[in-house]
Amino acid sequence: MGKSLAINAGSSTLKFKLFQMPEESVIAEGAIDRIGLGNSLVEIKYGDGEKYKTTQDVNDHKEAIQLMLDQLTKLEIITDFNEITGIGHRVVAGGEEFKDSAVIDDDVLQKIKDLAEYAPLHNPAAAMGIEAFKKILPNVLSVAVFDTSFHTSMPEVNYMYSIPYEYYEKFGARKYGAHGTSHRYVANRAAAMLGKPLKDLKLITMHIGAGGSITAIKDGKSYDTSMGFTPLAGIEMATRSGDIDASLVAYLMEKLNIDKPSDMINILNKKSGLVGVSGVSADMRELEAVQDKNHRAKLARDMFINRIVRYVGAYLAELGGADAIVFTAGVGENDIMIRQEVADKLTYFGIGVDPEKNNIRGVERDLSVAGSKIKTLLIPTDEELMIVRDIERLRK
Ligand SMILES: Nc1ncnc2c1ncn2[C@@H]1O[C@H](COP(=O)(O)OP(=O)(O)O)[C@@H](O)[C@H]1O
Ligand SMILES: CC(=O)OP(=O)(O)O
Ligand SMILES: [Mg+2]
Repeated sequence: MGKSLAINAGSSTLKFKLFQMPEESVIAEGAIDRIGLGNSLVEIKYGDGEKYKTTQDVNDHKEAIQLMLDQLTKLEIITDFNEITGIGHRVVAGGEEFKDSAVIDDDVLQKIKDLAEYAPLHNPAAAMGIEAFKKILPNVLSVAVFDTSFHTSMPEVNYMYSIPYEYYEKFGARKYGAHGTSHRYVANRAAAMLGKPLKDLKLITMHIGAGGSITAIKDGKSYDTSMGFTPLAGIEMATRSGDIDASLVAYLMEKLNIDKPSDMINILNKKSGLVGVSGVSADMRELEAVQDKNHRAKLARDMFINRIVRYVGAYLAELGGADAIVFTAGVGENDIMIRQEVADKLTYFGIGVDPEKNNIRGVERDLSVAGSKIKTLLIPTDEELMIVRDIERLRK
């Protein structure tokens, strides 16, 4: 059936995976990390365990896309772009309209651009990727897979903000959530690991990477989630503030003489979170390396853990218990200590992580201590696999 390419434009990353279909085997995968942050890391794995790795400045997603296209041909991963028979793009914001993935035509592309304010760090980058591939492969099936689709099942009691109702009707002011493709993937894997149908399960999935969100899943569907109108809300993130009092935004704009709301939002999106509190780094690994001698690094990390615990506690109350909690994404898959510390703070609920089982990175595993009332699962996410599956589903 040919090769399918999944493109995942994160806030500061561009990831891709090239699959041989229908086998779903990975031919090559790569990531450009730290886009716009200086010293960007470019890493591509291909062939028989071969690896291309370099550090260079990549200033924006446009440069990242060009670099990726150049390397795909230079490394002879792709000799002719016509080998590709499907392209899937991760798009964060799909608003209320995109309840499912969609084949991209001019109208869909325009809507993705129009939703830029719903995901300012993400949708413009996704639109760039879509346009770049449209130029190279105008006739190949191209599909958008929206982070928000999985969350369109949320009941209004959870997605409404308590502001004048007409702002929802006029401007779409409501919670949309994000990372839905990841929450959907790990929820399905959790059901397989627990040996039960997903529709019978209550889960709390913790996607904690550079961006992070926690989702409450009821009857197998998204019931509530920590991100909001945009991916700025919820837990503390690498560079994003997460939840804060809206009055503080207006107060700080006055104190800092900021006139443009978008400049203030930029501070909350890019200069806050782990990097803002610590003054050291947005990367959890770098905070952990210095936390013993740097109070603010430790504080940033402690706040990160605290916000996660708070959301899990809230969602356990909303759901009336859960079958399992799930760790995924960069921090969730790799940070052994954070998993342990989060679980240790949740023992009241019958959650417990076995330190020996937990001493692992990036594999599917039940981490629970024997007899835990609520299981704790480690499940590496695979948004790209979901994307190429959706290409095939929509081809029919
Ligand atoms: N070994 C590790 N220990 C702790 N944190 C890690 C480790 N590896 C990666 N991370 C964290 O994961 C983050 C990236 O997560 P990821 O989910 O890949 O990002 P994105 O949100 O851009 O998709 C990094 O910023 C870093 O903080
Ligand atoms: C929505 C979001 O925050 O995505 P990412 O974590 O990839 O930046
Ligand atoms: Mg991500």
